[in-house]
Amino acid sequence: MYELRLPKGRTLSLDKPQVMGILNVTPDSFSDGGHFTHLDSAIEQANLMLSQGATILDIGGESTRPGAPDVQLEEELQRVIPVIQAIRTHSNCVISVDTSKAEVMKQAIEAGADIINDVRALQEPGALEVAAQYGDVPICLMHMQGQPRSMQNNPHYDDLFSDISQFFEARISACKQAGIDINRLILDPGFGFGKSLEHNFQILGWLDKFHAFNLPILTGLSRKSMFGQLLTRETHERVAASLAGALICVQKGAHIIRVHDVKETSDALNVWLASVNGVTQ
Ligand SMILES: Nc1nc2[nH]c(SCCc3ccc(S(N)(=O)=O)cc3)nc2c(=O)[nH]1
Repeated sequence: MYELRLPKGRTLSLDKPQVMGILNVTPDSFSDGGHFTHLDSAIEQANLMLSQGATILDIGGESTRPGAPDVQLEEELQRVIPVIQAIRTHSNCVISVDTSKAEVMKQAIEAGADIINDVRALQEPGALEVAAQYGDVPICLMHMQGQPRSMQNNPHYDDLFSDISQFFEARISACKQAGIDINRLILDPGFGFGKSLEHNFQILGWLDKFHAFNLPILTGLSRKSMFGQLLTRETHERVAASLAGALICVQKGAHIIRVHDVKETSDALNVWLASVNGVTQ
């Protein structure tokens, strides 16, 4: 039902759920222990995820996990731009840049990134203006309450679903005013970004309600604390829970699933697809 228009005349159909592989190039990547800080291991990981079924690679240079400090512009650029350039020389795959900084967005797109994935939903200075300059770059607007440093200190909502919906309305309207075509937008409720355990599971249960916006939905719950708290599991022990979460998301109509465990998630989604579309011989 949705097809994302991308730079260089490419498109990405969202008729079936797409797996977005996480390529963290932050030293303390919350879940892969920062193994991919140097270039060739990042490229190796990228190629592995593509071979395992990822159709989008999400590259982020700022750790936005709870308590994470701000990253300086130069540092973020040095982490992200070389990786995008290197991957782009090897592959025509879809690359999203996970950043909130306008200058990183600009240089990432110039280096070959296709999608802006902004956990701050274009609220940082200059972000709307930069995004408006690249009409064929989709934009993921994610909901976050507060900032990573303090967002998990007792998150509270008067009405969770309406608070998130109102946030989406406001950001969509800001994008329209900046001259950004609404058809470029993707919405993401932001699991773990200013949400308690209860909030996260309420959002998961209500995920299909976000279809009211008639925009693609992206979710990123892979290995997050909602599973650790529910099941008392360390980060690397949360794969089964993450697969369950991914399946619930696609059952509820999510279009893009942002994950660490690409192979396992691709297999799980293919099982789901077979149950919906039958087994194509
Ligand atoms: N669109 C989109 N982009 C994302 N980028 C990230 S980085 C993960 C940061 C983090 C790690 C761990 C926890 S926790 N305390 O819940 O385990 C929260 C946030 N995530 C997302 C997401 O979801 N969507």
